[in-house]
Amino acid sequence: METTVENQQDQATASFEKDELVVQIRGLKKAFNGFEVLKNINLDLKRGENLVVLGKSGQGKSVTIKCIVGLLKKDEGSVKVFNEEVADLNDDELKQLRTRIGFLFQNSALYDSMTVRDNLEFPLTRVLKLKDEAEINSRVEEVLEGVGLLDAIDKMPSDLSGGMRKRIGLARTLIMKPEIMLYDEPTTGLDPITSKEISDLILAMQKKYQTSSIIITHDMACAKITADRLVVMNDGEYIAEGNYEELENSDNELVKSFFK
Ligand SMILES: Nc1ncnc2c1ncn2[C@@H]1O[C@H](COP(=O)(O)OP(=O)(O)OP(=O)(O)O)[C@@H](O)[C@H]1O
Repeated sequence: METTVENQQDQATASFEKDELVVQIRGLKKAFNGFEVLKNINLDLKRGENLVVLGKSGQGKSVTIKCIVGLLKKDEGSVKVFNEEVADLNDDELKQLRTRIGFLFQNSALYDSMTVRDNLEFPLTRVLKLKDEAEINSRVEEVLEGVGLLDAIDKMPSDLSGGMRKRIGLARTLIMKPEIMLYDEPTTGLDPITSKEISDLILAMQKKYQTSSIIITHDMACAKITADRLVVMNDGEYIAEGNYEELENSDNELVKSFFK
């Protein structure tokens, strides 16, 4: 194929974006009541990648993602998101930043008294302040189609299974078209088949929206499906990094223990 100036530029942009860091954490420390939970966290999230964070309970995985969105303040170190130091942002800037980041927390609940459609419209009208009915409808339908639940549009959350509610929760986050997704144990409490459906969906959403994601999980099947790269957290630091096969073959006993 002939190489035009235009497609050379496209290629240059594509490779720049691929290596662009959307999150960069250096020397992050965080203590609670004198107990140091994060001792020295260094972490990069590249644009478009799925990064899985493994670690035993209570290691500070959730604390790390809360520092990324400014829900918790760091003690020391640097947490940059889209190249901006989160601690330096004022309230408005922080709000603006959070519209570019989606969270799927373990217990993200839907509003029980609202239909699926109303649950999905809520962030569009309340947060993005959209008014155009046609645009709102098309975004709701597009995202529901994406998670395979267009049929459930007029149902109440109580009429849905746990796995379906999780999908709707994911749809409600994705409808904001976040550039970064933070998944805190997305498959916890689900049976293996539903867990696999959610993991497949996380992967499909990465491809569809080119989202960059941090996925905290203990579920190795989820890690295997979703991860481009994994890091293992222990005692306030990351002790290993690699793709699934590399970590599966690690000599480190702790790293190996996740794969048993
Ligand atoms: N706001 C807070 N105030 C005091 N301590 C906290 C706070 N948030 C977290 N911690 C403590 O920090 C430690 C790490 O918590 P965190 O929730 O990040 O663990 P985790 O690695 O995500 O574990 P899990 O997999 O169990 O969710 C815990 O000991 C927790 O009690």
